Amino acid sequence: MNFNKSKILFEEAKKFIPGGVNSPVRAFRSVSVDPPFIMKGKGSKIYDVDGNEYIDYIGSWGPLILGHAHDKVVEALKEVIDMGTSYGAPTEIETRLAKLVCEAVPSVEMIRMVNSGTEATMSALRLARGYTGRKMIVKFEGNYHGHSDSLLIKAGSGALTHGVPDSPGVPIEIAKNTITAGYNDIDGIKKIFETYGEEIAGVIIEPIAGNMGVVPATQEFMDTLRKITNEYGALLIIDEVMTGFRVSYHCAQSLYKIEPDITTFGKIIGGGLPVGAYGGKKEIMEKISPVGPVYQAGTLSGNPLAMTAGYVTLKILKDNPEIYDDLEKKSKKLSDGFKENAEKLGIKASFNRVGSMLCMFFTDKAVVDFKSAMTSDTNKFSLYFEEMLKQGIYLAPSQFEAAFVSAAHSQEDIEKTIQANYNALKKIV
Ligand SMILES: NCC(=O)CCC(=O)O
Repeated sequence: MNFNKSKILFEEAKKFIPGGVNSPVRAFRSVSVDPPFIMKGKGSKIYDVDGNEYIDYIGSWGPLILGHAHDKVVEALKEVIDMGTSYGAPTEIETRLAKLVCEAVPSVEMIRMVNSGTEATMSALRLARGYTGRKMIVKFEGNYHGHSDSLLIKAGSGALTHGVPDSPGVPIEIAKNTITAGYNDIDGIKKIFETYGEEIAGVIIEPIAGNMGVVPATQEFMDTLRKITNEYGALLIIDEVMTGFRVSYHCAQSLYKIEPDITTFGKIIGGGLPVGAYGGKKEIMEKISPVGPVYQAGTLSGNPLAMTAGYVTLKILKDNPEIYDDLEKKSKKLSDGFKENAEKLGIKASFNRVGSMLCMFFTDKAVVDFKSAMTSDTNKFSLYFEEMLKQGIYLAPSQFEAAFVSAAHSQEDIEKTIQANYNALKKIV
């Protein structure tokens, strides 16, 4: 496998773009190879400029549940693009997508479209603060909700991989309004509410954390959050940017049978185009401008391209519920295959998976929170990642991310990946 053309493009990119990438998670900083430059994707595969083919488990960091360049999504986009890309005025497709999301997720009666997950969570916090008239926000250690000031505190994903979970540039005056609690720590959250309960506007959580590897919240923890926020008049914000329409058509909240006050979305609801959204009960959502006083706006919000890609994607998922059964089967086979390989080779490893989100940690501890996620041997992960890449398996270059299986992955892809995993693990024992 050679990366000659990618290398030239990367050197050129670094002259004009910090680190040569437009998001830090794309830099292969914790590993010794440089990132391949991608030219195209189709189905489960992506192809780089040197002609290398990869079975892709990043899926653009989650949106591509149907795989790359799905025929129906591409066809619909071609149709709308001829009519213009954005008008900054209402269109019918915005309502059609909004209605589809509201019908799938009962806690969401109204929804506002924005352009990214970061924008969705940032706006959800403003709404929670505007609605309650309070300042404090609670987030959980190792959870990542995008890069707005209030949420870039003890954050996961690239912030963790690159060693800046508390980024310089976030003013202390803002950071002090964010309380960080332990994920799955019931006593911890109770103590926080005992001390600050009357000042807390909202609690935001990734119900199945996907930014410290994959770590699901326990049912008891989610039940506690719902109960305690109700008790103190704080809002519960479930961040489904990653889990929304990924772990179920009715999102992670349906698995926990919990109705949050606000839900944030992104990724899948944009079908591979830039999107975010936040929604909830009508009474709360009508606090947003122009109905209410909480301001939030956006030049390209609800643009016809993103709305169309999102609508077609959700409609396919809705009309073909067997997709989720198939994702479950393929993902289980993959995770079980990895587990079997590790056992055969005597590698200490721990596995977490919810539906088509999965993660292998290089530790023998059960990973249930940030602290246990940190016991994973990241040097081992880096070696593993490189060995997988060399065999044409494209994973996130960090231990603290999820792998995503898509509807486009074939049985053959899964089998090849299990074999590649065996070869890679064998090299690093
Ligand atoms: N876990 C990382 C993401 O979901 C976002 C990707 C990015 O930051 O570019």
